[in-house]
Amino acid sequence: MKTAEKMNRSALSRIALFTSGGDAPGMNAAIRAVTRAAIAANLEVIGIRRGYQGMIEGDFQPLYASDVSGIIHLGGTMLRTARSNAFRTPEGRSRAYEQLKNAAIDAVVVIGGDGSFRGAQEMSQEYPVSFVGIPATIDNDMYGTDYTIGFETALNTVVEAVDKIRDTARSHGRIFFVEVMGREAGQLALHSGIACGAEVILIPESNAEGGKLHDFLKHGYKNKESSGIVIVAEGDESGGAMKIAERVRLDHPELEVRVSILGHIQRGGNPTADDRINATRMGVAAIEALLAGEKNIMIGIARDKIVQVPFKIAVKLCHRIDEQLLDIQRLMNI
Ligand SMILES: Nc1ncnc2c1ncn2[C@@H]1O[C@H](COP(=O)(O)OP(=O)(O)O)[C@@H](O)[C@H]1O
Ligand SMILES: O=P(O)(O)OC[C@H]1O[C@](O)(COP(=O)(O)O)[C@@H](O)[C@@H]1O
Ligand SMILES: [Mg+2]
Repeated sequence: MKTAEKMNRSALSRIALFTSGGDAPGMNAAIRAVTRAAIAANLEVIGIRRGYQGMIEGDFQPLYASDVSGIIHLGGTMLRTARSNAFRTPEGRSRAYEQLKNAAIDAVVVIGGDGSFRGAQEMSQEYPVSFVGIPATIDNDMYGTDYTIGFETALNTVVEAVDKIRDTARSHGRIFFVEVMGREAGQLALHSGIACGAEVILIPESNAEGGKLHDFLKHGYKNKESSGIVIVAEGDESGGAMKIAERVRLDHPELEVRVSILGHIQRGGNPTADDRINATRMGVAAIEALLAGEKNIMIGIARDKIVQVPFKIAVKLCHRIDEQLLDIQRLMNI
């Protein structure tokens, strides 16, 4: 059965959608896809502004097909986003449910990361609300999907920045500690490190790499005509690029060490083509899932196919680091 036919056979009449947690490039493409797929299925669409905080406060706006024109290429999120402490409390979730009920909302699409899905799962255990999630976070830390919206764009941003840092590092014969985002996840660090030919990559998922840094400083960095790039995930147990650099300066006063913390530039910018395409695929799949009566699942992409993963699995297990990539990284730095 074609998507449009499937879409006309549902009991749903009004859905809501919102973005939550850290913004990620491609969230707008997902908003557009969810809105238009829902309207194609004769559903009314309500946009909730500022994530769970807006749900609690009833900050709702109707969305029509024209409202999502001209946004597919924009970073950030037109619905804005938030981290809401109030939603973590039973009182907050109770107020949020009252708002959904008063607005006659049958089902909700949540576009966000692991925390956002934990919140949805929590609420769906307390109240009769059907949630379907679309994974959007530059951290790429969700289990069950190879891919989260925003990761690829952020990766390219990091690669572009580190390539520039390499130019100056090589010119001066310096070692740079470059900190990339990822509170608990080293995906961005690992992938960008490989793409930039980093000498060492420090990530929270593997503490074996600390020894590699030691070896590199002792033996690998031979003379001032070479340079060194050490990518540090902000969540690495060694305490971030600044702290590591301080220790290295004490142990190796002969080396010229600099630090660069890339920060929030990693979250902005126009989404790449793949981020836009995957956001669109997942947005349509989210509406199809709701129309089919699914709830409390995340839409994902695994081996380039759309998959559905129960929230409880997606948030409980983390996206494991590909050990082969770590091996490849070590091999490239013999
Ligand atoms: N265990 C939880 N219970 C209820 N709400 C939660 C829970 N975890 C996260 N949330 C809600 O989801 C929001 C987004 O989560 P956060 O971890 O900040 O971002 P992300 O979804 O990108 O991982 C939080 O600000 C909070 O409102
Ligand atoms: O912008 P904030 O609130 O300081 O958060 C920074 C964090 O958000 C992220 O960019 C994205 O994380 P989430 O997707 O879980 O929100 C992390 O990499 C980073 O640690
Ligand atoms: Mg998260």
